[in-house]
Amino acid sequence: MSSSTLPSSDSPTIAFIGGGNMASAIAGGLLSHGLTPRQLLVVEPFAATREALKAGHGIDALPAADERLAAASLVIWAVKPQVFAEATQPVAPFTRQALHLSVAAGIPTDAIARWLGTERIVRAMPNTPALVGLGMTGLFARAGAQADDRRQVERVLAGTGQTLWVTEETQLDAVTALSGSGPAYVFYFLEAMAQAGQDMGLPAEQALQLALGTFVGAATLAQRSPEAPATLRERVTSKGGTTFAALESLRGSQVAEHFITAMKAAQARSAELGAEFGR
Ligand SMILES: NC(=O)C1=CN([C@@H]2O[C@H](COP(=O)(O)OP(=O)(O)OC[C@H]3O[C@@H](n4cnc5c(N)ncnc54)[C@H](OP(=O)(O)O)[C@@H]3O)[C@@H](O)[C@H]2O)C=CC1
Ligand SMILES: O=C(O)[C@@H]1CCC=N1
Repeated sequence: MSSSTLPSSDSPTIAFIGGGNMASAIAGGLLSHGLTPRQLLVVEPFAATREALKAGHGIDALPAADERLAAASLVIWAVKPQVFAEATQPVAPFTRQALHLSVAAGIPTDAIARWLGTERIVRAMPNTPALVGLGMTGLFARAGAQADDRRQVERVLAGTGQTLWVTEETQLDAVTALSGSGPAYVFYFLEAMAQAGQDMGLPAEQALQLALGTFVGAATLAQRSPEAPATLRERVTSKGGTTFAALESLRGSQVAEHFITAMKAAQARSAELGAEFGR
């Protein structure tokens, strides 16, 4: 593949190892940005997932690695951290010339370099809004990945949303806890708001619509406003009013402190996954 453009030939140039949620989200972004299904190849042992990739994206998936992988100039690792090491064995012989991009939580590039016998490695921590082109991906490049490699990763991920480079690999544990797992916290909060709406007498559908509209509106306001979230929050909070009552209750329950503790648990788990499965 040329280093300045996305692949234009019709042969597979990007291979995914693991064809689940994250591979599907990234592949969806690539296809909506001009790649054809024939330019993508997926290795995926689970037949139902292969069929879903064919039905959803028109992508052919292989049940196991074979020589067709040698046509890939970029290999995207989208397997669970627990199976990463064993998944590298059949793939490595075909992909030594490729750039490797791992989205696996925790697994350090030292381990990936050892397993694959290459230094051209970039680690990414994407999130599922990549499915709708609104993902947030943290990136870290190993020293063996050149400027061209970094640009190639940026171009490939452009269809999935925003990217951001970190300078220390350990910072990816924080990125994982914040934006990688982050959509789950948002959905959790959304569920709680919709449930409260129902408890207070609204129909389920209306409660969800109100909660969802509020999330999208508040996030868009925070993104477009030059003011900090704390200032925007104060604007909603009339003295002695309803928001004040709710925020006092949240403070009394130390919700912010509990939330920060929860995110640090995610960060610790990311580091732990690296230590456990990156040996
Ligand atoms: N989901 C998310 O929000 C995010 C996930 N990630 C990371 O992405 C990675 C994938 O997560 P996700 O997509 O959610 O997981 P999924 O379980 O949806 O996808 C992983 C896929 O890999 C397949 N697989 C298992 N073993 C192999 C193998 N040896 N070779 C090829 N494929 C194999 C699995 O098949 P089978 O089901 O049969 O085991 C499964 O279909 C993880 O490392 C995770 O940390 C990163 C950011 C966000
Ligand atoms: O839960 C996980 O381990 C993965 C990593 C970030 C989001 N999902």
